[in-house]
Amino acid sequence: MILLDGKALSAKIKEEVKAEVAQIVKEKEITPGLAVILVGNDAASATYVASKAKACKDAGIYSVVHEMPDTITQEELLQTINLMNNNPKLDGILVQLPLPKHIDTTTILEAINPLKDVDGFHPYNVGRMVSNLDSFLSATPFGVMRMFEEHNIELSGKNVVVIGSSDIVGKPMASLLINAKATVTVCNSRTKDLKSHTLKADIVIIAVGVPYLLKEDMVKDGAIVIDVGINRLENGKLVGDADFENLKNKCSHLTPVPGGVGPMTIAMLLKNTIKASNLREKRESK
Ligand SMILES: Nc1nc(=O)c2c([nH]1)NC[C@@H]1CN(c3ccc(C(=O)N[C@@H](CCC(=O)O)C(=O)O)cc3)C=[N+]21
Repeated sequence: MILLDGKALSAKIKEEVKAEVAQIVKEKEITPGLAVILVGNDAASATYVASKAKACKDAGIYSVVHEMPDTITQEELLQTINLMNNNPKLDGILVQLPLPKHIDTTTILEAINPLKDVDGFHPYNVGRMVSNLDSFLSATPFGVMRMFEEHNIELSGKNVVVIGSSDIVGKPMASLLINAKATVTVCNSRTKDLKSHTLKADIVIIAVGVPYLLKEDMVKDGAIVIDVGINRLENGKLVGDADFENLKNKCSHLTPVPGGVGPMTIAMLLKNTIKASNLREKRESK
């Protein structure tokens, strides 16, 4: 079994990003900038945001973390986004999800300038991605595609089963795979006989948030399994949606958790921030 080591690959990408940032600073005399908005005090969200800020710092990207209490109104959040939209030094804007219940996520995501939408969650970018046009790709599916590329995993003509149909992982993942000419099946919690689908898959990508859901009897010999799940067990252990120990002798390639898709998400966010900074001139001349 080949371990798809996201930690190592993300470290390589971060080095690439660092060199690209240095080049931009030198040639364009600008510093790529990222704003992260964190609403409320969810511990997991705070950890992810801190990792993103550190990754920016290491790469030479200017970053600001804007923390807001969960008592803010939707209007206040919209005003903050608007200020960031109008700040030329901020190339990327990311609103950490999930947001408190009294705030409408769609309204917030639609308020971000699509040219600063480094998460790729704005409908403008989602639509362009579906149509295979140049766009910001959401970091997690983008990171998975980068892993395939790194390991020369061919997608064209392959049967790929995506388990989970969320807007942030399953749906964009399926779109990117369709664009790569894979034969894609998307399963969800209502799927009848999940195993009948996964047994036919050359590649299974799972993102549902159920610890150890995918087991060896559900995949064919030599299957490639990508585990997007991150679940914190009661004992504090971090585990995926795939049962790694159970699957490892049956798969040709497998991602670990932690150290798999998670770190790739952060690396691709940095890539998207560079992309956004390369749009600065075009963006600000409008
Ligand atoms: N607007 C928005 N954009 C996001 O990209 C976004 C978000 N909201 N909300 C939450 C999810 C989750 N997410 C992760 C990022 C890094 C790791 C990561 O680096 N994980 C490490 C372990 C981290 C740990 O130890 O807790 C690993 O898997 O090895 C995981 C998950 C980004 N998200």
